[in-house]
Amino acid sequence: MSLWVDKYRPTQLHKLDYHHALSSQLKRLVDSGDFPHLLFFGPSGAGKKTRIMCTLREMYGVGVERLRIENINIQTPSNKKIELTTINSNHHIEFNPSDAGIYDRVVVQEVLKNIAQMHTLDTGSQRGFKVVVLNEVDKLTREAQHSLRRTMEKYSSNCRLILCCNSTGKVISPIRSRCLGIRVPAPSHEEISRILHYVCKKEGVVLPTELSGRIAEMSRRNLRRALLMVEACRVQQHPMSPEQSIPLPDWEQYIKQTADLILMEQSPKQLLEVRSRVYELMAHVIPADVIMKYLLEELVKSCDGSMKAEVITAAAEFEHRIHLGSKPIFHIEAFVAKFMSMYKRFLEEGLGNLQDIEMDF
Ligand SMILES: Nc1ncnc2c1ncn2[C@@H]1O[C@H](COP(=O)(O)OP(=O)(O)OP(=O)(O)O)[C@@H](O)[C@H]1O
Repeated sequence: MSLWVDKYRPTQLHKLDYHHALSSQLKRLVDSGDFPHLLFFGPSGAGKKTRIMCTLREMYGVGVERLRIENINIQTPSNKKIELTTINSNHHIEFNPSDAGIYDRVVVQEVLKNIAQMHTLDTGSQRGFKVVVLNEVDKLTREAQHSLRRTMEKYSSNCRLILCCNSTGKVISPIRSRCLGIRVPAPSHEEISRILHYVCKKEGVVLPTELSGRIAEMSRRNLRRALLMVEACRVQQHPMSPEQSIPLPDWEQYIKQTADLILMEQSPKQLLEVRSRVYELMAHVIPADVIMKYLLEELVKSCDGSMKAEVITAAAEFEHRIHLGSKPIFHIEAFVAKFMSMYKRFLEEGLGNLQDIEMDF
């Protein structure tokens, strides 16, 4: 039994429920027989991956849906062995080069070279090129991005890249200028609601309009999140009611509780406790920037105007360091320590002011 997010993921361009103009644009691109390198960008859960797979399906037919997982072993110049997981069909290969951490450059170079030189990948198809889908290109180091740019030029005769990322801000301009940018905006609340109703109807369950509206709102316009939420609501209560509570994912509740701990006590002991919780989250593959974002959102709720600005500036600084360094936990912890000291000062000043007022009386 699969989750609704997987079960109802459209597989063909004409079946995509929103951004119809974008779907027809992609169809025209495929019909033209050839296409440039593509760069899909947009917020999480907007449907980038779904559109990429639909485009491949349009190009190669159902063959692209027969996927297999493969592990590739790569040796770095310093003789370190790296294992990388790829998802392949007979027509394309997909992987996430930033999984290799600081060795992402080697991975990009080696894997693309092997693919471009391999002539068996695309036997049944009439197309003269192979497609490589690279995820999270915005998380690649600068070196890896420059290497990617060179590889793009070198193998452009027999290899097309489809790059996917959340924001192009962290993608170097030589890559951006060599790709056709395809922006996939987040679906609107109405579009999300409509899809939720469609899925529930298919499942034979009644979804109250008020509940679908609340889920769309709480999903932050992330369709995956919305579909997971509606399925969680269905499991929690059947039939669903308009006023039922919407369960948050476990990891989100865990971050919320971590923020509560930070606000409750600011001490080295508490910092140690927070560290082990952040480790726990990372062990469950919650990305460091997501932990930072959600933690920040919870923490600023308890800050006043001027402190809010200070905390957000500090968070931006530490988030930037996460991308520069190789151990995100250090920077998350450093941010928590900084927040604790700011918050303690804020509480003490508040207490001081209160005492002054009492003295005046
Ligand atoms: N046009 C659509 N109609 C209905 N459901 C869709 C559509 N596009 C996407 N979905 C659903 O939304 C979910 C999220 O989409 P997808 O994985 O493509 O997002 P994404 O933008 O690649 O997200 P991320 O950046 O987080 O990987 C999918 O699992 C799918 O079920």
